[in-house]
Amino acid sequence: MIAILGAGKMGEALLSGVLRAGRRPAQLAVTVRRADRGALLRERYGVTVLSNAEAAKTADTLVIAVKPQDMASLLEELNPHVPAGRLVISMAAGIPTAFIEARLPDGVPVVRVMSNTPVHVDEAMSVVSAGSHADEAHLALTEELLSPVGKVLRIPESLQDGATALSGSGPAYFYYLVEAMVDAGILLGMPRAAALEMVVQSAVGAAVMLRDSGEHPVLLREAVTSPGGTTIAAIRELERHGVRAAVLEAIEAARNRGRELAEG
Ligand SMILES: NC(=O)C1=CN([C@@H]2O[C@H](COP(=O)(O)OP(=O)(O)OC[C@H]3O[C@@H](n4cnc5c(N)ncnc54)[C@H](OP(=O)(O)O)[C@@H]3O)[C@@H](O)[C@H]2O)C=CC1
Ligand SMILES: O=C(O)[C@@H]1CCC=N1
Repeated sequence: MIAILGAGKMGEALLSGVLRAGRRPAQLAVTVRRADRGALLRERYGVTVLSNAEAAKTADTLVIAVKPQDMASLLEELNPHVPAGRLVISMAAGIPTAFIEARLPDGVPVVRVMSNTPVHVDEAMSVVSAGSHADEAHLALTEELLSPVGKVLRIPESLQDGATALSGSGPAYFYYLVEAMVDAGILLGMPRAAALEMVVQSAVGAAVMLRDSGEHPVLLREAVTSPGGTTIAAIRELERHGVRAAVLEAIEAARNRGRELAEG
């Protein structure tokens, strides 16, 4: 049995994804902090709602999906109940595997994961790293769990905070750009709904080309950018306003914030 501890936004998204992938509700359990949340998940998915202690005792795999700030108290609650042989998978930003290992019984294998919200549509980017007691089999089990909801990549744990900044938070940056482009449409006098449709379809088309054409993004952009044309006029403004430098600094700031999260 797989238990998702702290089934909030990411936990529920993963739960629904693994059910879509064919696991039966009887193979899954969740833990929650509020009874009404548990009732909703039981009704929506037919899964069992357990206490954290019950989940630690009975599930083979514990997927921890609480906020980083709630990690220490959850691990303290779990510690007396985690028998040898349990696999612990953490989805929390910024929490090193060593932080978890230090708070659980000796030798418990821990795999750290950073996924993102496109789990909802089976298009997640998940990156995984083994802690000091996790081996190939534990990584393979984690990949088996995550691959139905998107791509999975193994990375060294030293790159996890960077991956959190890049792909964990990544969808937010694209949504932000979409918002800004829709505002531009409003500025140009478009109805909001029409502007949104134009921008979203452009984003979807660009994303599919990025994924499926095999072309580098620079070549794809150059193909849109006609000599003396409209696109280069926009690109000049983006460069003048330092958008590329802002992106570099923004993602570095997200990486740095990730490094602070284990401090509470
Ligand atoms: N949102 C995102 O895009 C991404 C988030 N993450 C990571 O995923 C994790 C979860 O984030 P997200 O889903 O957004 O957060 P949510 O707040 O939506 O989910 C966390 C859930 O855990 C519950 N919870 C907290 N403590 C306990 C406990 N002791 N026992 C049982 N349940 C508990 C919370 O209950 P309550 O509702 O009462 O607060 C909440 O429902 C975070 O660590 C985050 O860093 C990773 C990648 C992307
Ligand atoms: O903002 C956050 O902290 C989380 C981690 C990655 C995406 N959302």
